[in-house]
Amino acid sequence: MFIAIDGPDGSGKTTLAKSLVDQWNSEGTAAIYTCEPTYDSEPGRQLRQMMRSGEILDIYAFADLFVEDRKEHIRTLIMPAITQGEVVVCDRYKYSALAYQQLQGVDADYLIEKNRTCLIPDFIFILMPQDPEVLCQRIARRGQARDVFEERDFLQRTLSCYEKLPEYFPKEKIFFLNAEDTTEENIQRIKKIIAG
Ligand SMILES: Nc1ncnc2c1ncn2[C@@H]1O[C@H](COP(=O)(O)OP(=O)(O)O)[C@@H](O)[C@H]1O
Ligand SMILES: Cc1cn([C@H]2C[C@H](O)[C@@H](COP(=O)(O)OP(=O)(O)O)O2)c(=O)[nH]c1=O
Repeated sequence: MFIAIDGPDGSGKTTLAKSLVDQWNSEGTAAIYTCEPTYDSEPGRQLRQMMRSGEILDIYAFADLFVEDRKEHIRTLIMPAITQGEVVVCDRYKYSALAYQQLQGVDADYLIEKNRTCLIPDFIFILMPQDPEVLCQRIARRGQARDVFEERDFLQRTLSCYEKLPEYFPKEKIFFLNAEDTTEENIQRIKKIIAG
């Protein structure tokens, strides 16, 4: 099974994805945590360097590099793990592209088409806050260096892109979770949805 967890910065994706994986493993369900952009592929390394420095000259080439990273991720890690019967929980996936690259000026149809051949997750969970200010406070508390996508008004605009995901991907199983609920509440919600 392949699960994607996405949402704006500070919404709790990493916390939720890692807790979910830990809980499944402790219950005897083999699960692995992974994230995008990846850390160990050449496109992933290039992307992280570009985001740190803010040197993004061609937004379409930048968008393509995320797709390249994603395809390598699917080929080298996601598919092999699924084939072995593991649950793969991916922290950010193509849904981030529809928020961040679209806000950089890339056409939504271009992003959808470029990502068309990427494996579709069985379930997609999007963490959304009721009050965007909560995310700003969480990011500030985290205290790490911010990348180009972590400015306050940018955060607000990403929310409206995430809200439109069911229109961009009408056939996919996209569920919205409340980022202000506890991690445990969201884990229980995810398990319930998966159980049908
Ligand atoms: N459900 C939650 N309620 C309150 N705080 C949370 C919750 N989930 C995560 N946090 C805190 O919010 C901050 C951002 O969480 P993180 O998982 O890194 O978010 P993301 O991966 O979406 O950027 C961290 O300090 C984390 O401890
Ligand atoms: C997967 C993906 C990520 N991103 C961006 C969003 C984030 O700013 C950045 C990942 O940053 P990172 O610090 O790894 O994660 P997070 O902010 O979730 O804690 O990559 C895109 O712009 N497009 C994409 O397709």
